[in-house]
Amino acid sequence: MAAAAAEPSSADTSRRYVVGYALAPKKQQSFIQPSLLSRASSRDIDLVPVDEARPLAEQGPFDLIIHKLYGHDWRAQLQAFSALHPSVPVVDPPHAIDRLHNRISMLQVVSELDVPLLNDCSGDHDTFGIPSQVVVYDGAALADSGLLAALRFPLIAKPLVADGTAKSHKMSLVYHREGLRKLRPPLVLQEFVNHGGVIFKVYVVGGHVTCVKRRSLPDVSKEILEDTANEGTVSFSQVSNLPTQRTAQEYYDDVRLEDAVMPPTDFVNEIAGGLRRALGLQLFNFDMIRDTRAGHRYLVIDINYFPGYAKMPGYETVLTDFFWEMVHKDDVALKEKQEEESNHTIVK
Ligand SMILES: Nc1ncnc2c1ncn2[C@@H]1O[C@H](COP(=O)(O)OP(=O)(O)OP(=O)(O)O)[C@@H](O)[C@H]1O
Ligand SMILES: O=P(O)(O)O[C@H]1[C@H](OP(=O)(O)O)[C@@H](OP(=O)(O)O)[C@@H](O)[C@@H](O)[C@@H]1OP(=O)(O)O
Ligand SMILES: [Mg+2]
Ligand SMILES: [Mg+2]
Repeated sequence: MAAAAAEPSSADTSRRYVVGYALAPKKQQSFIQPSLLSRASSRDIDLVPVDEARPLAEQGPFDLIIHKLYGHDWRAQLQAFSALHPSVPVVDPPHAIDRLHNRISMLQVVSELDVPLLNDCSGDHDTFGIPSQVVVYDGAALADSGLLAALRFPLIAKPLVADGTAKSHKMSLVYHREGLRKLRPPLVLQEFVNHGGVIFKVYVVGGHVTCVKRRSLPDVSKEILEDTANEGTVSFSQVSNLPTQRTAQEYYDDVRLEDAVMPPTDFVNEIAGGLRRALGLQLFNFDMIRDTRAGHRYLVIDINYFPGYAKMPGYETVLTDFFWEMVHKDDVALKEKQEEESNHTIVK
């Protein structure tokens, strides 16, 4: 966890800083809580909404822009703003966010990560990767047995595009080949991996990393898979946003979220740091499952830009620390330079 940076002596303590936020109404409602506003305010930071109806470059002054809006117009607004105010950070750059809008490019980065192997307390290596998957662009490809030869049922079918629309969250579990017929490409067919019904969500905010557990899809048993009477597919949407409290049925199904063992912290931090560097993003989360067939094998299955941070414990402090560091970047750099210079003087 990154500690709050010490306030440099060169900072102007009477100055207030402005963070402009450009978020869809639903995101504003969940993220901009009074508790966040007051925490930020206590550190001289004001969070101010961007007026989408007016040119961004005419608004402000801002010390930092955070955003989760898409489209050509918004991109042009950001470009015009950065041309006018090159020293104001825009978190995050649209071209870096783009990579998360396609479920293939999103996970490609995981396969390319170079993270050192870490032993856990029992001396075993924890490893990570992504499930086997193929991209399907049209109906003809769904009938191509060669394309699917590399995959084992059950599969999970996900829309190729992950652009935040309700449609992009609609998924299907596919038990056998017949079930493929109902699917609508373009999509990604990914092997469904049994993981004990628990998913780990890792929230990244700059250098800060928090891992929480959430309810996930239950394991698929051999019996379900071999039951020829089943329809072949089951559709669902946004399971990981289910409440952490168990319903009566889940009690019955014996999914014990509270008993699930968390992945080792160092291991999670290594992956999070590697992804942050490789993606060039500061605000994202990723979903990770533990393969029940191989206890030390973790699979990253999803990466989301600017996720539901309000669900992260202590989000107000974490986000405020991040804003503080971003708006004081120049002060911190100046202080480090001054310290370095004075150290040189002493040595001389
Ligand atoms: N390969 C897989 N094996 C097992 N379960 C999976 C797999 N992929 C996804 N799931 C389950 O399906 C859920 C939805 O998948 P995914 O996270 O890719 O969708 P999403 O709509 O992008 O989710 P989010 O709301 O986090 O953005 C996961 O939270 C997990 O419970
Ligand atoms: O609010 P938004 O529309 O951004 O919804 C995001 C949602 O956060 P919320 O809880 O604030 O709804 C996230 O939840 P957690 O991963 O944190 O559980 C995750 O589901 C994202 O995929 C969603 O972003 P989208 O993919 O739809 O853009
Ligand atoms: Mg997910
Ligand atoms: Mg997602």
